[in-house]
Amino acid sequence: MIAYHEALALILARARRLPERSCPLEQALGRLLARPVSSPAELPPFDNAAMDGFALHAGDARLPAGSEFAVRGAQAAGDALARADGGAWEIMTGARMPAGMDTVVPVEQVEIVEHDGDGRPRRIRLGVAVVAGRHVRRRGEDVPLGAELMPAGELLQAQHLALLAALGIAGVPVVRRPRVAIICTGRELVDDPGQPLQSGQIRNSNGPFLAARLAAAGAQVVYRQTVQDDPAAFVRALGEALHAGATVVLSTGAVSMGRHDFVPEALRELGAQIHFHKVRIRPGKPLLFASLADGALFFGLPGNPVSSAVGLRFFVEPALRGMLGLPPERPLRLPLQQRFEQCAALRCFLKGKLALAADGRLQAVLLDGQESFRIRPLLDTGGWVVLAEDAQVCEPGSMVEVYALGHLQPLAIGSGA
Ligand SMILES: Nc1nc2c(c(=O)[nH]1)N[C@H]1C(S)=C(S)[C@@H](COP(=O)(O)OP(=O)(O)OC[C@H]3O[C@@H](n4cnc5c(N)ncnc54)[C@H](O)[C@@H]3O)O[C@H]1N2
Ligand code: MOO
Repeated sequence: MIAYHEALALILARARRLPERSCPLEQALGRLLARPVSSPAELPPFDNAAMDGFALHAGDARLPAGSEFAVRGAQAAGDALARADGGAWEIMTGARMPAGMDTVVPVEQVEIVEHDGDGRPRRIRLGVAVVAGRHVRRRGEDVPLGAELMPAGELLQAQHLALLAALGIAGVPVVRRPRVAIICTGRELVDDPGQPLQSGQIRNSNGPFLAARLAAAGAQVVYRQTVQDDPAAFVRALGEALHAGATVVLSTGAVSMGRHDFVPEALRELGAQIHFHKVRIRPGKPLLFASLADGALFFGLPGNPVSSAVGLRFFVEPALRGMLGLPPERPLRLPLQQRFEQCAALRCFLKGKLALAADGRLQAVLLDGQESFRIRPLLDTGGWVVLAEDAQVCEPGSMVEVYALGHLQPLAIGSGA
């Protein structure tokens, strides 16, 4: 049986970075930048008012309280550049500063001493001393021209879309998403929630889980199928998966020791190269990794729900990272809250969460219900706690690795221990 780090090396050696493509901004949420993006423009694009009030020219001077100015014009957001010739201009937030003006005094700090016939201010008096340059948002102050905005590998989120939109960038170079197929095996499985269960049947939970996690991991699910314990149906589904464009195929179930665990044999008959089958981990030990004849990567995930979740998180996701051009993840290292004893020298991937200890320090907490058939504790799981093969007994306070639920997700901190 192979160790986790050896298995990972075999996977990473085959996870080649995918080419880039240009992606319109509306479709860029959740995609990864293929190249750095630098700014083609300045933000703000012109000097503008930060407050509703009056634009003035102060130069190097400080304008004393009580100074009076005639109001010579008005400027609203959207108005083109105006030229001011002394006096004061009524100005609205976001309006372009008139040429010749350098300061804005908010309307609350001004007394309007005279109105015109339409009720507009004609003359103002400063209620406070005004410092030159106040309440003006300068051109390029937020983003200078040519500034590097986002590095390669950046995950595009709402805030990135805001900045790209502000700069008028219509499309960005993103890494193509890995195309993934999911084939669930097992004659006990029922996909249709409306179909009553016959004796011995269960509902397929791995399929929806893997599909959801893959989307959050930056992959595109191009094919999903559930097959019985029937090698011919499995081989057919595999063919359809490749035809649908999958370059990564995941199966769940049928990789262990049972009489119906046909996946390894079916792969061999197809001429696949099996790189490993069984890893020194828990859960998920029967995991299999192969290259199919056409070069697609195949992960045979064990059927137990948590075993397939661990297989996805710690074997498939590292491969996706490689394909997306991302470096290997670096886990958080934190003290463990409770004692944990391992019964075998296996690397353990445990349902856990982050919590604050009484002294305010962060710690890793193991949840109850670690068995690989238990789905319910996944609702409380904030991250995966990983214990090394050689950590037979972990005393409270021993340092452990903690990984987020998904490789593109931040680690969430729970409210209490
Ligand atoms: N004699 C041995 N038996 C088992 C061993 C072993 O080493 N020797 N390993 C155990 C381990 S560890 C695991 S994990 C499982 C993996 O078995 P398979 O990958 O062959 O999976 P199945 O037998 O098909 O299913 C296991 C379990 O999971 C349920 N399942 C399967 N698919 C789904 C799905 N899509 N949604 C929900 N649940 C699913 C299935 O009904 C079984 O209960 O083998 C152990 N046995
Ligand atoms: O992968 Mo198995 O879960 O160790 O039961």
